Amino acid sequence: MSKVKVIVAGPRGKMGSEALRMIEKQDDLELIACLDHKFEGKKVSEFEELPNFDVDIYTDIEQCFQAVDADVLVDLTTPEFGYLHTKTAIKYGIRPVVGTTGFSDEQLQELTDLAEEKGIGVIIAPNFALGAVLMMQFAKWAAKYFPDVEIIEKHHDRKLDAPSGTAVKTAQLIQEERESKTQGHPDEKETIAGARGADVDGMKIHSMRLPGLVAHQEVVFGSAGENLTIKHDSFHRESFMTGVKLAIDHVMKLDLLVYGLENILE
Ligand SMILES: NC(=O)C1=CN([C@@H]2O[C@H](COP(=O)(O)OP(=O)(O)OC[C@H]3O[C@@H](n4cnc5c(N)ncnc54)[C@H](O)[C@@H]3O)[C@@H](O)[C@H]2O)C=CC1
Ligand SMILES: O=C(O)C1=N[C@H](C(=O)O)C[C@H](O)C1
Repeated sequence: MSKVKVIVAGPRGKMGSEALRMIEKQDDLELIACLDHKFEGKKVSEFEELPNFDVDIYTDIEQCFQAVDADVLVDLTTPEFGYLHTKTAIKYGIRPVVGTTGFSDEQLQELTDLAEEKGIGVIIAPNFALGAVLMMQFAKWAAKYFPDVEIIEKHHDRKLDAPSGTAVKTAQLIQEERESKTQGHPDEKETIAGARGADVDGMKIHSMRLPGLVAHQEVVFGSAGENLTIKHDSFHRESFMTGVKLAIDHVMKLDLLVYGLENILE
């Protein structure tokens, strides 16, 4: 059985290091290089906190792609570099599996078009935790009966993007199910800017950032005399790894871009 050859971008990060630990446990995956913004020429094994992989760290993506023969790029970096890495990987015919969040709609469209033009598989998943994917699907279903909804997402205070990719994706899924709707009192006024949260088509998204949190979301639906709350918690980043592995396996069979893990779950 030939192994899927993987590059991980962001190996020293919270998610990237967890992805290395996941890859170490798989018989059918091989880590062949890492991409970082520093430590050019060092080996992953030189970092005590990382698994003992004898593979090189590159800081130049083109140099990396030319030096090694990769099947998949797993990107867990920042919105700016995640987008650049994904675009470059598609051009090189390397299949991106992207967990990085914070891409704009325009960037997602551009990557979708590029993948189609190249006929190459890409998976961009705002959340790899299977429980979170189900939470989003349940929320979409509930929106059919409860059009009034607010999303509360809570994350660690090192997170760069707000709202979270998961909250944005949840709002998009709900939008597919409900008619556009303004919520709250028609004359409501914020006496402190931002009090009512971000607005997506009348839906409010509230973002909390605190030390101690990992990744949590509540989708709260309201109707006459009742509330329904759909809630998911990731307490550890291991929660995302089943989805990362699933996406690596699946991306090898795709020839277009898929946005959201729900589209590859059977
Ligand atoms: N889809 C999902 O299930 C999940 C997605 N995320 C997303 O993944 C991304 C990473 O999250 P964390 O690991 O928590 O962040 P982190 O800050 O711990 O790690 C990011 C890593 O990227 C590296 N980096 C920065 N610029 C780079 C570049 N030019 N080339 C290569 N590496 C570079 C940094 O050195 C850092 O080690 C974020 O966008 C976050 O929202 C996080 C958790 C789950
Ligand atoms: O930055 C994080 O931590 C997470 N980011 C993703 C998001 O923006 O939704 C997924 C998960 O919530 C953790």
